[in-house]
Amino acid sequence: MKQHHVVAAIICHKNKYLCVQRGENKYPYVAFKYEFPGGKVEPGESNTVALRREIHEELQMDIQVGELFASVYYEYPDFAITMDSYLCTTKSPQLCLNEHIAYQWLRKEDLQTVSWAPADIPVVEKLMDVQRHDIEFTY
Ligand SMILES: Nc1nc2c([nH]c(=O)n2[C@H]2C[C@H](O)[C@@H](COP(=O)(O)OP(=O)(O)OP(=O)(O)O)O2)c(=O)[nH]1
Repeated sequence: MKQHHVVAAIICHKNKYLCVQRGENKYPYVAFKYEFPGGKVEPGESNTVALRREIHEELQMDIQVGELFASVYYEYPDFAITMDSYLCTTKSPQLCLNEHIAYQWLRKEDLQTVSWAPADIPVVEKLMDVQRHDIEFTY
């Protein structure tokens, strides 16, 4: 099965997370699903360089790439991905949708109001879990 190495940016701005929606796709299981922006790492590229390049191409946005948050391996019917997701920030939330059909800035507790690509579900659950721990530690 074809394997892809994908990087994804979990971009946080003012306590909201950028979620972007894919359009029509030859693979129905990812069509119109929400995902974290990013894409395939090219040969010889580091994860950070690939992520900044993809976010420029897709959103015309500058990001600061922070720590690795989660690595997920997921087998779709036609290919498999290893997806490394990074916690990122941006100084400006302005963006231009070059490849996606919609976007939403969502609070952690609202992340499950959209339909995610299957590979992203464990990442979203982990993000929401971090929120619960934050609350436990704060109060
Ligand atoms: N960027 C991104 N891709 C994801 C996520 N979740 C997920 O399953 N994927 C899948 C969808 C794609 O098949 C693959 C990423 O490839 P890509 O964004 O370069 O897009 P693509 O295959 O549609 O496009 P192409 O470059 O082959 O033309 O990983 C996610 O959160 N972000």
